[in-house]
Amino acid sequence: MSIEVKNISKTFGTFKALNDVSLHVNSGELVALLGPSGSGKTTLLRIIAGLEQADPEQGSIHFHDEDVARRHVSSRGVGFVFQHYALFRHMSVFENVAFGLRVKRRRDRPSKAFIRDKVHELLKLVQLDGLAGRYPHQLSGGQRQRVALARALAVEPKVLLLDEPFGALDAKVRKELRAWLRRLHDELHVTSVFVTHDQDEALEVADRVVVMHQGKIEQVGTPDDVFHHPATEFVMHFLGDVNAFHGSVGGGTVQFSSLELPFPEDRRQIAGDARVFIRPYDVTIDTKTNGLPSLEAQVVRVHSAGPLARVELLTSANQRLTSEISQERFATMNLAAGSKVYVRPRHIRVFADGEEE
Ligand SMILES: Nc1ncnc2c1ncn2[C@@H]1O[C@H](COP(=O)(O)OP(=O)(O)OP(=O)(O)O)[C@@H](O)[C@H]1O
Repeated sequence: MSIEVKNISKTFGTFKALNDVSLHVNSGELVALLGPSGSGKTTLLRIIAGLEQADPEQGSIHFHDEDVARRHVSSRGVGFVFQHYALFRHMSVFENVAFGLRVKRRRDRPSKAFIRDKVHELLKLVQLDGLAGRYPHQLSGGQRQRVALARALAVEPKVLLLDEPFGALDAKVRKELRAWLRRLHDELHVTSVFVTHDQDEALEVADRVVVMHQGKIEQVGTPDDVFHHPATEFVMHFLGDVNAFHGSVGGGTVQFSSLELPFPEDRRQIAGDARVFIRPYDVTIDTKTNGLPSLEAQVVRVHSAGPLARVELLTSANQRLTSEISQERFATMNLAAGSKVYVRPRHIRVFADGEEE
């Protein structure tokens, strides 16, 4: 079931929470809505669900070919999982998962035997088959979210909507559950949209990522696209740490700090004032100058407890800069606070100053 959102806006009082948003989700796709707090992710999800109405007289929402804008939430065939999805406390895991099937109208309601088999099949899928008789308070947070997911899937939704489903869990459990959600999606292929403000979660789990900012979509693309080819400064900043410089472009070069690097004119035709961005892992460090254009800098601080060593630097022009280098390289360099080094960007990204592409 594909989802087509066209030109949707949503105003609360005078505040525009969504501003002319359009999005296509392919059938069977897992899409992440990613953005900072207040960017409109939840509002968009709730409008897709039918829990919230978009501003009238403009825009449309289609599931496959059907206009669902006026359809009630209960008949949109949507399953939900929320961050604090309250399971029914007085019901066992089995009863929670069976709930959606048991409350169907009599003529649609499956037989008891069917429900029993279905619930056990789902509990197996979410790896909780042994816990059918437990009550929510006897489960861990991660187990509860898996029950919530099994419960959402029980009624075979055409579309699954998840709002920060793992938001309340600790980092390690989140990581396990996101890998698990991806595997589950690969098995079921239910068209799914999930909201997160955690870029790692979006990049790891989703087929495509929708980056939102101030009620608008900044970029839609595969995790690779949005990470390696950010369309705007905002996306560049949001998807990881970045070193930012003011600079200028002209005559086939870009200048920033005391560096001048080749910058072939491209289709974006940036000229004049520019902003230059370098990811920390694209900043190389040498202890001697080797003839290549580089900036002189001093090490301010080193954090080496991680997969990469992180080196905080201050250039001779008093600019702060962060570099991330492999532990192997770090081990050969003997760096400490105060060391004098030469830094060189391996890859830069340039945006025209003040305007986003
Ligand atoms: N019912 C409402 N009444 C008034 N303002 C609202 C309402 N719901 C949301 N908003 C506002 O709309 C904006 C977008 O909210 P939304 O919940 O969609 O953001 P979000 O990206 O999901 O943020 P978060 O990650 O914090 O949940 C926010 O500024 C919020 O304050």
